[in-house]
Formats: sequence, structure tokens, C-alpha cells
Amino acid sequence: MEPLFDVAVIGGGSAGFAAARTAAASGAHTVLVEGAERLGGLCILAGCMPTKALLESSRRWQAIREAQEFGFEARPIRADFSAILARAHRLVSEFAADRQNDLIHGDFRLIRAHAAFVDPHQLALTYPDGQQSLLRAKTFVLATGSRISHPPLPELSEIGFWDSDTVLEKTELPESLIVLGGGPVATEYAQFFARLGVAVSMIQRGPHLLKRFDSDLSAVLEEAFRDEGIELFTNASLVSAGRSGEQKRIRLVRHGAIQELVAEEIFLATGRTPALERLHLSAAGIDLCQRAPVVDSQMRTTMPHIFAAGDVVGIEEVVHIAVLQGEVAGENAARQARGVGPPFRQMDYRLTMEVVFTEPEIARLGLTEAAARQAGRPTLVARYPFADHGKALLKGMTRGFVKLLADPESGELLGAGIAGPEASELIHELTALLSVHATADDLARLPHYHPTLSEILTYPAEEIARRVAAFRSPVSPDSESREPTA
Ligand SMILES: Cc1cc2nc3c(=O)[nH]c(=O)nc-3n(C[C@H](O)[C@H](O)[C@H](O)COP(=O)(O)OP(=O)(O)OC[C@H]3O[C@@H](n4cnc5c(N)ncnc54)[C@H](O)[C@@H]3O)c2cc1C
Ligand SMILES: NC(=O)c1ccc[n+]([C@@H]2O[C@H](COP(=O)([O-])OP(=O)(O)OC[C@H]3O[C@@H](n4cnc5c(N)ncnc54)[C@H](O)[C@@H]3O)[C@@H](O)[C@H]2O)c1
Repeated sequence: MEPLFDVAVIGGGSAGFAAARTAAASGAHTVLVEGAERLGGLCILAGCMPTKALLESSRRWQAIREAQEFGFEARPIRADFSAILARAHRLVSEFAADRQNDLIHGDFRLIRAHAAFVDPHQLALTYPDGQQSLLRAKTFVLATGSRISHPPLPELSEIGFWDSDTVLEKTELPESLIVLGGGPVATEYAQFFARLGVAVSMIQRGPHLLKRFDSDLSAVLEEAFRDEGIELFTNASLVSAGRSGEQKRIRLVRHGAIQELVAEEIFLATGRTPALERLHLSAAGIDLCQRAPVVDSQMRTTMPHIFAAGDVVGIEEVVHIAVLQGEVAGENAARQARGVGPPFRQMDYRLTMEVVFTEPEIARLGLTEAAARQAGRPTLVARYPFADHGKALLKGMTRGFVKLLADPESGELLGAGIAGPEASELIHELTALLSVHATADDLARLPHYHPTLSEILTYPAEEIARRVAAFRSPVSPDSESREPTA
């Protein structure tokens, strides 16, 4: 039997590591239990980092293809899929080694074992050699992450498919690929493969790609994908899957008609599910909703001494949220275990961002237009296209736009969306501004170096500031407005 810990964290990915580090820093006697053979978590081993390494390769390939526009004559090049994967694996190993070091040398104890609840206060640990022991703690943080959802068609398991875990072990590019799904995994991989010369078609259930983004942002990506030769089938329901000679086939229904697609391979990207199997959660007595533990704003489950964080709670399955939730859960678990009662730390989703690393990149922050409409919240919205922006023209990256959402009376910035070059970087200036409740007028007045991509943000800000001023005062402030610089 292990000694009684203040905090036991289950899972050593982004959320669990953040929870354990925070709990230990608060002075709690903390243990982290990790069951995987390889340390690192999803982001490092099969999520953010390998995909961004792959996308960097396909981006270079695309740049060579477009070289003529910039005055170069490029010879046709050949993609070496194995070499592209080898680079990704090398980077992943380096990131994983850093994380391994942090886990082993943290101010908490690391136990390499699979954990399952025996009762609400005890875990059964199963070690790699099959040995077992019990672990007791005053509080727990569940941070077991997510797994790829089961295929929507049972036949897929018979005919086989690729997914974001298995793709990293492949060695040969298929000639053609049907991607199932239209979320971040589907779009990032679809563009990666299409750019390397694979004939890609995508099947998305909803009317647009990237369902959590406003449809005007998704539309920019859809147009870019069509221009790159990716065939999109939106509003589609899957009917069946099977073999067609050497090829694989998918039948779908769209606008009432059956269609059949045939390709060498199928890539499954229809979402992820909280990883709770073999955790024996029923013994812990916590409530679930849509297969995820129910949590409040303190990341507390329905058992007051059990907290949860990261993909397992399924609120926003991205890393900065997993880390923030882990920190909140870790700090609150430590306070509770050490009897340092309230006030407990709360999660705040006001500054939630999501970025998709396709080209163009797509980013959102805070309030979306769809959410504002659904909540009946009046907002001012202003857009500005990259096609009218000097730096974007210089870079030859004119697709897309930026948009800002603001409160109509105060002009406070409430949200933003960007589809275009460097959206993943540009969004962070807006995050800083939203964090201090800045107004569109504050943004419009901030100095921006010329010519930069960042200065595009000032144009919709000026438009909103003008409209807010006009709302407040009958005298038009138009005479003060600046024209966009080219
Ligand atoms: C292809 C892909 C690309 C992505 N790209 C991005 C991106 O660019 N940016 C971004 O922000 N997000 C991205 N994400 C999402 C991001 O990877 C996840 O949101 C994040 O990694 C979740 O962290 P986590 O700690 O909740 O889970 P994980 O990192 O999965 O950690 C959970 C850990 O718990 C362990 N575990 C599970 N059960 C037990 C048990 N019973 N006992 C002991 N240990 C257990 C597991 O072994 C695992 O190590 C991507 C995801 C995918 C799939
Ligand atoms: N850049 C990033 O930050 C990044 C990259 C990859 C993944 N992620 C995260 O990982 C998680 C998983 O991503 P994901 O793309 O697998 O899931 P997702 O849930 O975001 O998207 C799945 C998509 O598949 C569609 N779909 C579901 N069932 C379908 C069916 N039967 N037929 C056709 N379409 C169907 C859905 O409409 C949805 O658009 C997400 O939460 C995402 O935020 C983030």
C-alpha cells in the first residue's frame, strides 16, 4: 500500500502534468500516475507536434510550387513521405524527452502504472509487469485525455482505415484518400496529403468544415481546398463502406441522392471521445454527461474531492485549455486536501481560442457571431480583407479576412475571427487586448509597424470605433478616420 497522498493525478499529458506541477507547487504531497508505455501525452506524441511538423513540410512543397510568382523557375520535386515522417518523429522524440525529464524530475512522484478506481478514495494500480497495489489520496484529478471515436460505420473496422494515430507509422503515400469528417484533424491532414499529390475527397456531415467556427471563416477554407483540388462533400450522411477490388468504397447520401466514392485509402477523423475505459469510474461515483465527467467552473466533478481536466471533460479539446483546466484543478485539489478552503480558483472560457493550421490558417477567439446570435446578444461586427492589405499583397497571401466583434455601446472587443496568413500568430494580439477589456478604439490607436500583417487589425477596429462614436454622438467623427495603408 502506497502512503496517503494529498493529490493523485491520473494521466500525464498536458492537463495532468499542469495539475501535478501546480498541486506540488502549492505544497501538496502529489503523485502522478501515467499508464502509457511512452511518456509525452497526445499533443507531443500524436497530436499538435507531429501534425505541425508534417504541415511545415507540405507548406514548403507548396511554396516551391508557387515559386514562379516570386520570380523563380522551380523544377518538379518529389515528396519523400518516409523522410517527411522521419523529421516529424525526430522532433517528437526531442519534445517527448523534455516532457519525460519534467515528469521524472518534477516536485511530485511519478508512478508508471494503469489506474482504476476501487472506491471514491482509492485507486488500484497495475504496473507494466502485472503487479498491483493500492493508492489512497485525499483528492484526485482525472486527466486521462481522449481517444479516437469508434468508426461511424462498423464495416470500416473490417476493411481497415488510417487515423491520426496510425498515420504516423505508415511508409507509403496512397494515390487517393477519402477523409471522413471536417474538423481540425480532417482539414489539417486533408491538405497535407493533397499537397503531396494524393487525390483527396472529404465527407463532412454538417453544412461546413470546422463546425465550431463561423461559417464565413469556414467558407474561406472551403474555397481554398476546392482550388487545391480537394473534393468536398458537405451535408453528407455515411451509408456504407466496403471494398471495390483493390480499392475501398464509401456510399453516402447527399441532398437525397446516393453517391459512391472510391479511393485507395480511408482516413477516419470524425472526432474523439473521453478516455474512461478501464478506469472503473462507476466505483468513484461521479456523474457523466455525454460520456464525459460533469464538472463545475472549479473543475470539480459531482464528487467534491475528485476534479477533472483536459480532453476527458470534452469542453474544448485544445492544449491551452487542457493546461488551464489542469492548473485550476491542481490548485483547487491541493487547497482542499490541505484544508486551505475557499476561495477556489475558477475557469474562465472568455479568452478561448481555436486555431487550425491549414493554409490559410483559421483562428477564432472569444465570442463568435453564431454564439452571439444564439444568445440574442447585440454586437458590432467589422471585417477587413487581406486582398486589400499591403503586407498580404507583398507576401502573395491575399485569401481571407479578419473580423472583430464588439459591444455596440462600449466598443469593448468581445471576439475575433481570422482566416488568412499567420492567423495563429495574429490572434494573440487580440487575446492580449480582450484580456484587459480593451475597446476597438484602444486597438485603432495602438501603433502598428508598417508594413506588417498585424496592422490589418486596426482597420476593422477603426470601423467599429467610428460606429460606436456615431452611436454616442450625433457629430460624425468620420473626418478623423485613417485610410488603410497599402
Ligand atoms: C491530430 C491532432 C492534432 C492536434 N493538434 C492540436 C494543436 O495544434 N493545438 C492544440 O491546442 N491542440 C491540438 N490537439 C488537441 C490536443 O492534443 C489535446 O487537446 C491535448 O493533448 C489533451 O491533453 P490531455 O492532457 O487532456 O490528454 P492526453 O495528452 O491524452 O493525456 C492523457 C494521459 O492519460 C493517460 N491515461 C489514460 N488513462 C489512464 C489510466 N487509467 N491510468 C493512467 N494513465 C492513464 C494516457 O496514457 C495519457 O498519457 C490535437 C489533437 C489531435 C488528435
Ligand atoms: N489545430 C488544432 O488545434 C487541432 C488540430 C487537430 C485536432 N484538434 C482537436 O482535437 C479534437 C478532435 O478533432 P477532430 O477533428 O477529430 O474532431 P471534431 O469533433 O472537431 O470534428 C469532427 C468532425 O467530423 C464530423 N463528423 C462526425 N461524424 C461524422 C460522420 N458520421 N460523417 C461525416 N462527418 C462526421 C463532425 O461534423 C465534425 O465536423 C478537436 O476537439 C480539436 O479541437 C485541434
